[in-house]
Amino acid sequence: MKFYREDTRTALSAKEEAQRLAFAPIAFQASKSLRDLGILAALGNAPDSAASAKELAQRCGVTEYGVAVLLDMGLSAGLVIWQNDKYQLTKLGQFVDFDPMTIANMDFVADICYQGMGELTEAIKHTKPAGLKHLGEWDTLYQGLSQLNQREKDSWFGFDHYYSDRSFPTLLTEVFAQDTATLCDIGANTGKWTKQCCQHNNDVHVTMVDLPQQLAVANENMAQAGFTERVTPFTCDLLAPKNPLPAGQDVYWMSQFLDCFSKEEIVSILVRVKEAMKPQSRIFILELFPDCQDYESASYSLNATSLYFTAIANGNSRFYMSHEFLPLIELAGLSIVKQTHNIGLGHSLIECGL
Ligand SMILES: C[S@@+](CC[C@H](N)C(=O)[O-])C[C@H]1O[C@@H](n2cnc3c(N)ncnc32)[C@H](O)[C@@H]1O
Repeated sequence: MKFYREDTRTALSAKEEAQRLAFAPIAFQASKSLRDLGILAALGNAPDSAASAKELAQRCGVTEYGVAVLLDMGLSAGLVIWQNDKYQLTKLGQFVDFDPMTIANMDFVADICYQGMGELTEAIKHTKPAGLKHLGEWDTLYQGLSQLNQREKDSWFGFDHYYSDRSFPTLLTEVFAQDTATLCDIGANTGKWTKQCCQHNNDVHVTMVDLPQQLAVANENMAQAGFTERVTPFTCDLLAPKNPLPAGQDVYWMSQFLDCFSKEEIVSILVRVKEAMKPQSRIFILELFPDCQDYESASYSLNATSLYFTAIANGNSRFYMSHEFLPLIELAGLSIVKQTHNIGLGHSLIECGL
């Protein structure tokens, strides 16, 4: 891992940073309010990106008190600076306002994680997603995904798809470089990858594996795309160790899927892939490893998202470090054929075989 190897702070900067951590949830909410109330946008549209609280209050329909108290926190968070008695938008403020990655991350944290993270300690103590109750009464989030309210759904899918979508073009080329008549999309979710495969290759037949709630949505999406004839749904709860996978597929595909499981569960799933495959089947695992990132902020985001799995999704999974994850493949009796890192926004593609 190229980050997090040295303690470079002075005592003063460490103490300052500790205060930022102590107030981080407030800085987060202030930033989001400034974005949602249109105050950052109004500031960006003002001449020289500068305006007073009074001017912004008029433009945004918010009280002058509201604008000023939020923007003063914005000064401390670095979203704005204070120049000639006016607030002025910074680059950081611009990214918070309209950078798609920041919006996807912020909405996911606000709508899916924020309340539940208060139960993190409880979740760690009991290896249970103790914060999930704020979204609904399910054992894991995956059982309730299709029942989230619209805003929660938009934020969850917006976050999930933001990262996987950007890797699709490279991945399609890689997978279909060899003849692929049948592909098993394990953890197919809404069927986004399945649809891309059918669009990319006119002959491939895809079997989508997921929980029944997700497959109902995926089936509808396939019908709308006109791919019903070429796609077979295969309902399967892979947490039950006896549930087998469809046999004899050319490709077994698992994208952002194995991070939904504990190490023991991952080995059990991979053993079942091994049992289902034919000797020449290829297995592709698309994952995000915090230790394989080019940018420290990517590792930061992944380590934070791991704790969403802990407190909200299922209580026992995470984005694994590659040195924790890769040995699980060999433990399941499979071999790693090829590793490609830094695809799209930090994905790693692991091709495996017998
Ligand atoms: C993070 S999503 C990944 C979706 C998609 N493959 C992608 O790359 O965007 C994980 C998927 O795994 C499915 N899943 C989670 N637990 C499962 C289980 N026990 N059995 C089958 N599928 C499961 C979820 O329903 C969800 O669709």
